[in-house]
Amino acid sequence: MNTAKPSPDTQPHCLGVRVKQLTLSFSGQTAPLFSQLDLTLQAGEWHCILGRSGCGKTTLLRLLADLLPQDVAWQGELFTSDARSMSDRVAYMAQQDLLLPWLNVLDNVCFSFRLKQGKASEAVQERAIQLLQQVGLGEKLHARPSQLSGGMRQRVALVRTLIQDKPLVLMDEPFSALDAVTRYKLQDLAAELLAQRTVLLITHDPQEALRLGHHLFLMQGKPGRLTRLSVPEGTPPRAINAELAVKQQAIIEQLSGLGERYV
Ligand SMILES: Nc1ncnc2c1ncn2[C@@H]1O[C@H](COP(=O)(O)OP(=O)(O)OP(=O)(O)O)[C@@H](O)[C@H]1O
Repeated sequence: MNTAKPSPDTQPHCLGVRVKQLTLSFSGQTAPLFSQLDLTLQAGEWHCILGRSGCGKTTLLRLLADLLPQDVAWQGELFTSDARSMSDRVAYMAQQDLLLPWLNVLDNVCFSFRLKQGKASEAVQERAIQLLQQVGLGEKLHARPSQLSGGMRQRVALVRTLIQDKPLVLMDEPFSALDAVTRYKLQDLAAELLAQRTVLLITHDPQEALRLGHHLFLMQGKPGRLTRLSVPEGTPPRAINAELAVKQQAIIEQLSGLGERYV
């Protein structure tokens, strides 16, 4: 990874990231998925990307998480605001929950600490239990993933991401398996717990992006390009009001190819 001149961060947890002139192709494919793509993630703010299935959202996230397969060829530059490597400063929540079937819920949440330090400290375990209670899983600490519903598993994966306390958080459809009420509550919780973190969130839900994003982008086309969309007034997590509903409708029309122009 290339790094650039540092620009001062105001918060200890803040990390700005810039992707510059990214060109990326999977092996065997003639047309690149991205060509000369630029994206700036502002330190301590939430960025949401919407886009039709297959346009490249997950691939961009995996690039930032350094999780792309070997056969992907890419060129371009990644800059961090403090000129240090992103390594060990990224929490990544994949589309699949990736829970380990032989570990219970609590141990799954604490797994990264066990990997690094041999075991999770009491403070980490207490924090894990507190977070699991906050997402409504206080009764499931010792359940195995196979005993959970899809939405419960997704909440465990969310807690596992939150507890890592990283400055850059990458989340790929983190609330997609949740019912509407739980989704709304967990959007609020994530916004509270990840305030001052730099977040890149992929979602198919325009309402979610409009509630949570300080910055909102639409990915479309091949090669994929990012178009900035306007966000509603106010600080995330925003309430669902008339302005948000109008923007939501406009995004849906744009995604379905009907919209003339995003307002
Ligand atoms: N390992 C791979 N090898 C070849 N092509 C791939 C690979 N991974 C992804 N692709 C292709 O790259 C394109 C973008 O995939 P990606 O998963 O980034 O899309 P996405 O926008 O996240 O989609 P979704 O919203 O359905 O999750 C798709 O056409 C996909 O088939």
